[in-house]
Amino acid sequence: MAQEPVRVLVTGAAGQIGYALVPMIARGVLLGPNQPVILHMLDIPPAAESLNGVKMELVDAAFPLLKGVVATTDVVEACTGVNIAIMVGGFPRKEGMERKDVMSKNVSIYKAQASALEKHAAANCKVLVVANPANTNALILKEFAPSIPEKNISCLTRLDHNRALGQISERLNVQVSEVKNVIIWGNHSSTQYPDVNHATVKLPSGEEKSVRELVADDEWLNGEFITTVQQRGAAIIKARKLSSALSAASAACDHIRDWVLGTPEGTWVSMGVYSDGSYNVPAGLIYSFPVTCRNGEWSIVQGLSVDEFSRKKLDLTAEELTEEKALAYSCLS
Ligand SMILES: NC(=O)c1ccc[n+]([C@@H]2O[C@H](COP(=O)([O-])OP(=O)(O)OC[C@H]3O[C@@H](n4cnc5c(N)ncnc54)[C@H](O)[C@@H]3O)[C@@H](O)[C@H]2O)c1
Ligand SMILES: O=C(O)C[C@H](O)C(=O)O
Repeated sequence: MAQEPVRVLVTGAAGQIGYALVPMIARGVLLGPNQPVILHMLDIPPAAESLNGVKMELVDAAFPLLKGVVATTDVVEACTGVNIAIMVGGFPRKEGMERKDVMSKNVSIYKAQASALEKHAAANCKVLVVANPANTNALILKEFAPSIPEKNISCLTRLDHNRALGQISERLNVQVSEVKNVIIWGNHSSTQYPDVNHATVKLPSGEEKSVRELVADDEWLNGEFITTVQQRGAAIIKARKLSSALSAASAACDHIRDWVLGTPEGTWVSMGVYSDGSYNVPAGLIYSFPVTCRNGEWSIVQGLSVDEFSRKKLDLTAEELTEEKALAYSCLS
């Protein structure tokens, strides 16, 4: 029997991530090659003409899985009946800015869109916030949409996770698909902690070896590797004069696909999710943890060892998120 289409909202769909993301969704990268989709695309009135252009291109691309397109500047129409909401709409930072510099503009958008989602999305809608400051926007969305279960609200740190995999793969000259179980802890910002202490590489013999053992250079792993991943967003902005788009869109698809369809056996991924106090991270922050997903639900991987070096880094990024939360509320008052 033909599957019912899933309605997927992309906000900020006329922007550069949106332009990379909507064809991926329509091609089945998000939910698999057999799942039809209906795209809901939202942007603001000044971008209406450009949004309509994206809709025209989607029609012209004749994607077999795409069963309909709603392109609108009306937030209620955009949110109505959606099963998945990918929140990209907002203002990106420019060269020289920290992500929290875009705080005041973006958190007010997330407060307003929280109520539209709460009232009009399908029951059990899964929400992924991409727009920066991603963790804090997701927290504001959660707090102003109290009837959406907290387990349904997440933010994107999969891009950082993929960046960490990419750096290890380049350093060891191995396929990126053979590297797994890095962790991004904390904020999608320059305080995030990319942790390789539990990461492994599958060798051609089939044996799995630890990344630390294979790299055999703790100075690099505890120094340049971490700062390269932390600063990768800024490096892309410097090179492109625009923030990352194709890698962000691809990571958003990875995040939702694994959440809905499940993570492979023995593999975890990083997701920004509501902290329950695991690993002594303050409860009530949206914090990036290692998670596995099964039956459409994520759970935090428990029991991993955290050494003293890592502990300090987990705490530092939690402190920044606590400050961001206070700043966000001051912007909204
Ligand atoms: N979490 C991550 O890993 C990650 C990675 C890359 C970019 N980002 C963030 O994603 C966001 C989008 O980046 P981009 O490069 O696509 O930016 P962009 O400026 O190209 O596009 C943003 C779009 O959002 C629209 N918009 C603004 N206010 C809106 C509102 N209230 N409702 C709906 N749409 C609205 C704009 O008109 C624009 O079309 C930025 O905040 C950026 O910093 C996050
Ligand atoms: O760094 C940015 O501002 C954009 C994005 O968050 C990224 O990590 O590429």
